[in-house]
Order: sequence, then C-alpha cells, then structure tokens
Amino acid sequence: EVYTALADLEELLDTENLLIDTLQSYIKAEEQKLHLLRKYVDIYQNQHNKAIKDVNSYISNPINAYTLVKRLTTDWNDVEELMSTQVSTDFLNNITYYKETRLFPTNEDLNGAAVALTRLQDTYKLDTSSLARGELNGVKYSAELTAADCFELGRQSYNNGDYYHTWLWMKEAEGRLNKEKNETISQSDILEYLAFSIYKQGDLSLALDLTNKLLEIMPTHSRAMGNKVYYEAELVRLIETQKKKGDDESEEVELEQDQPDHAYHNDPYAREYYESLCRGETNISEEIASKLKCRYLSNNNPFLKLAPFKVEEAYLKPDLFVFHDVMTDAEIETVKRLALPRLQRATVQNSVTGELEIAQYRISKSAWLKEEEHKHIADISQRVEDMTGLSMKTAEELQVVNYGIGGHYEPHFDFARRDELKTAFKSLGTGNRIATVLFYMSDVAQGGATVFPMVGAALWPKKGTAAFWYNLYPSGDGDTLTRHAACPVLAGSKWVSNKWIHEFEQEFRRPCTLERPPEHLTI
Ligand SMILES: O=C(O)CCC(=O)C(=O)O
Ligand SMILES: [Fe+2]
Repeated sequence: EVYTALADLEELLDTENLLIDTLQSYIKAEEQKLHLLRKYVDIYQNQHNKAIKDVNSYISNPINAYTLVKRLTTDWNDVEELMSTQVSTDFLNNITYYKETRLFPTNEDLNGAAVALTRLQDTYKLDTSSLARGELNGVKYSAELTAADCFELGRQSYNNGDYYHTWLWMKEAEGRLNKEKNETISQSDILEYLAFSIYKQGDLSLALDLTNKLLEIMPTHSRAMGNKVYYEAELVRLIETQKKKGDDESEEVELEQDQPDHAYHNDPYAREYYESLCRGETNISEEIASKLKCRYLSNNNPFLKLAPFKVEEAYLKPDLFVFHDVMTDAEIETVKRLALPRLQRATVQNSVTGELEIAQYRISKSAWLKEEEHKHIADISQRVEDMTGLSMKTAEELQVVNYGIGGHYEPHFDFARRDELKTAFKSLGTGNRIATVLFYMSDVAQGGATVFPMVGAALWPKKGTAAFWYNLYPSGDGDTLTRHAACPVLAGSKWVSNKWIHEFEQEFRRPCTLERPPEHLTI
C-alpha cells in the first residue's frame, strides 16, 4: 500500500500524469473518429436532400441510381466499420500495463487515507466543515472537497462500521450539495446513508424522518420502503417498552453521573489525555519545568571538548534529553536516499506469538541501514556512542521511518516486557533495548510530536535534533514511564530514525545496579 508513507505518495503523481496523458490521447482519437463519421453523415445528408427534392428525376438518372446503391453498400460498410472500431482498446491496454508496472493505489489505500483523515479529525479536534474547505487548524492547504468527496469519506467510514464519522461526513456532503451548481452526488444517496448511520447510533425517529424524506424524492426506492416499515415497527415497539417501564417504576429517576471533563487528565492511559498531549494542550508541571537545564556535554571525550553536544533536558524521571544539531543536512539526505527504495510498511511484534505483523496503531514505512553502507551511517553510529557513552557493538542497525497521511505510532514501549523477552530480540542475543536515540530528520508543519503520556511530556520534531532516554532501570527492569507515542502527522512529511541500544556490552559503561522501579511500576 502507498498511504502509509508520504515518500511513496509522491510517486502517485507520476502515475496520475501518465493517466492524464493517456486520457487526453484517447479523447483526441475518439474525436477524430467522430469527425470522420460527421463527414460521412454530411455527405449522406447532402445527397439525400437532393434526392428527395425530386425523387423521380433523381432515381431515373442511372448515375444517381448507381451512387445510391453504392452509398448503401460499400460506403455504408465503411461507416459501420468505423462505428464499430474500438478506439479505446489500445488505451485501456496501456492503462492495464501501467497498473501492472507502476505504483497504483488500491481500495485499501483509499480506506487507509479516509481512516487517517478521521483520525486527524478526532485527535486534533478539527471540525468537518473546515476540513472540507481544505483547512487544517485554520491554515488553508488544499482545494475544497466536493459533496462527492465528502460522501466517499462517509461511505468509507460506513464500510468500517464507524457510524459516527459516517454521519459527520454525510451531513457535510448534504451541506456542500446544496451549494453545488453542478451536483457531484445525488441527495437520495446521501439520505440513505444518513438514515442508516443515525439508526445505528440509536435515533430511530430521525432515521424514519430521513427515510421519509428520501421516499419523497424517490417514492419507489425499494430499500427505503423496506427500512420505513422496519423503523416504524421498531419505533412502536420502543414506545411500548418505555411506557411499560414508566408504569413499573414511575418514581424512580436515575441520574447518570457525568464524568467530569478533566477526569482523563489523571489517567495516563486515557486516549483523550494522549490526544491532548498531541495537540500541545497539556504541559509538564511548573515544578519540573523549573528544574530542567540546558548544558554542553563532552563526556570526557577530548574531541568533544572542542565541539561539545548541546543537550537540553526535556524531563526528569525519566530523564529525557534532546540533543541539538547532531545530524547534518548531508547525512539526512544520505539516510533518506538510501532508505527510500527500501521503505516497507512498519510491523509490530505480536506479544503472544512473537510474529511481526502490520497494525493500524502503527502507520509508517521503515527501512534498516547498515554502517557499512555509507560513511554517513557509520558516522551517525559513532555519534550516538559519543552522545550516550554507550557501546554500539550490540546496537541495532539504524531504523529509518517515514510517516504517511495521519501516520502515527500509538503509545508503546521500546523495550520488551518480561513476558515478551522470551520472543523479542531473542535472535539478536544482546539483551533488551536499554536506550533509544530518536533522530528527527525533518521539521513537521503540524502534528507529529513524540509524547510521553505517563509523565505529560511532548517533544516536537526539529530537523537535526535527537531525543535520548533509557528504557531500562540500571537493574534491567523496564521503565514504564518511558511509554511514548508518535502523534499523527497533520501536515508535512515526518522522517525520523531510531538507534536502539542493547544491554550487553554496556556492563562497564552503565554498570548494573540494584536500583529498581517501585513495585507498582514493574512490568
Ligand atoms: O516518531 C516518533 O516520534 C517516535 C517513534 C517511535 O517511538 C518508534 O519508532 O519506536
Ligand atoms: Fe518508540
């Protein structure tokens, strides 16, 4: 599929260009054919007009008699032949060839791109109308969506069983349709989806109203007729059960306790909290912020004394560091160039089977680069060693990641939990992932933060910087507070690369101690 990385989407524009050229040529060929047929019909019409002016004198002339017969035999055969030539065949063959040899999106891509849009809509609280106007958080990026575009988004949501977004997008389609001079979709199609999605959300009477509206436009719409009967019967049943219930417990009024709006702020596992971090709404506490420092780091390395690293503390417990200017533009270009042809849909490890599989909660494409491939890759590895003081002997290769539309990676740990350790990293034989260095290789126009919901920290991508943290306690226990996520990319192409450092070989660099996490945080 192509929607999972922006880098692949670029190639779709080349595909589209070929299709446009083919369609232009096909139209020209059809026009030539029609032009020729028009010539024939003009000649026929001309001759015919002459003939019927004086039928007798026309056919009594042997030359006319001959040409009449000829027109209706050989000449007419030519016309028929021309009419039956399939101008489109060659062009369709070309298109089939492109489909086999070029990058082409599939229905899965269409669905993925639609789901991505609805994910962005939810995470960043974007209202449907602004999105349809091509606006993201008040910035106008693209052309407006037509009623048919909105309808398709609704239809995709419907196919995914997501009736909430079906309703939103079908309402938008209806609104857009009312303003369209050249209507791109029919109102009856929209009404059918509106009725069904609101029924699924439990509003029977509105579903019935909408179905009646549909039947006003199309009185013989058979599905609508069937649904009307069903909704009416359901409504009667509902009213009766409510009446019965009302008689039974007339005095008992149950008040549902509303969850206060801010409840999720106390719950680091709540999706709403994660999303608020992605929106940049929640900040770390003043108390912690006041303790964070910036400093120059040389790790006692004489070379680094001249050009020490600029390190910023982004959080304490767990320590999150941001290193500035640790990847050059030239290195970034090399990394992207080498990775581009090898990008594959990122996988996640199934914690039960240990198998790698694709998942909706991780949408990106990635590739692995070896130090031997290019001096720049080896330089990056050496730099990670200098930055962290940890050995690269057991580190994984550089993982390069590109995110697509709405691309994200939901909250996860980089280390393997105790029960996963049996399968994860086993083949590497280098122990668990002790630390992560995450290089940001692009700025991201909107969205795409790396957030840590357990502690409320958010890191915003900046080209050339890198985040660093320990995933494990010195005892080897995983640090649950390092749970983190890549927020959906709202605008722009996000490139990062991961260097995962492993436990073995670090014995003298980060000696193992008895410091263990508090009991409630061990996993
Ligand atoms: O892209 C990011 O911001 C984080 C990526 C990440 O956490 C990962 O690849 O494990
Ligand atoms: Fe991660």
